[in-house]
Amino acid sequence: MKIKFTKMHGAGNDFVVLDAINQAIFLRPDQWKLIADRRFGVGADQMLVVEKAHGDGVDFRYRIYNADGGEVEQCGNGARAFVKFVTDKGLTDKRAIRVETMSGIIEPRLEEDGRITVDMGAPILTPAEVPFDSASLESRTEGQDTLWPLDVADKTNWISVVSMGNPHAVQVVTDTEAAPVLQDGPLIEHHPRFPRRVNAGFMQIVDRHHVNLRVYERGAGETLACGTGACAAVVAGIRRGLLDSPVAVQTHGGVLSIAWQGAGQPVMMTGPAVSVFEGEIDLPD
Ligand SMILES: N[C@H](CCC[C@H](N)C(=O)O)C(=O)O
Repeated sequence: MKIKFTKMHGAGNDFVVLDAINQAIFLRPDQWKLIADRRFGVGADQMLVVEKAHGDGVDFRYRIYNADGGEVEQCGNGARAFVKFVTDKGLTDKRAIRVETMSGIIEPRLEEDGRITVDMGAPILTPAEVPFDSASLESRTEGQDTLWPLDVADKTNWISVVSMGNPHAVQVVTDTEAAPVLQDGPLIEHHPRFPRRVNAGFMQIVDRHHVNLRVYERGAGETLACGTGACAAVVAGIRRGLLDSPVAVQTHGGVLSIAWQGAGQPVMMTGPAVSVFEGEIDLPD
């Protein structure tokens, strides 16, 4: 079957975006995985699907599939690409839209300077809701944050657990470039204490308004940027008393600006979204 797509990225986190309003999109996990394959397919960290909204007061529905073919709850960089896509395609004339996702409603807004700001909703901080199995672990408190000891290979990593609709394990490291992201990332992603796996964030504190961040993403491996990962990292850093809002998050793919006013408040993420090319893939049935 032939499927039209737009290749996009948000700070180097790259996407294949599909319009499921004007074409029928019902694919199996193996087909999603093939689209994401960087040699046998188009290549992407995630696939984003634009659908008609189901609920009232919502403009669109947004579904997200990781490169491993699994559907997931949220994608921050993807939300920025989403609003650029529906605007460029004339699917809306609004600059601020309400988008229904598997984990709730987010509100991306196209700014005058072309960047996009997204209300990502409030973080979820209860371990069981991340979900994270903290049974029999001795946590420690830092500021308002709870840190958990996670055995990874031959060491213990002290992590914050935060959900932005999708699960994140955030640790502070002294130097992101020296951090064992590719070695520890998959071990954290598949750690048995994360029943739905997890995105593993490695954050270096530069100063109270600047961090470096690398994320080994669930279902995609290390990406050049992770929007929800940047949100989760800043929430953890503010709760630990290490950061003050807003925070510039330097990733390998670019800078994301994250603002958060504290528990129960939404995390606001601002960053770029770029359309790279249009294409059509001939997908085997
Ligand atoms: N790998 C993530 C989904 C994509 C998130 C990321 N690309 C972002 O920008 O938030 C997960 O499995 O939860």
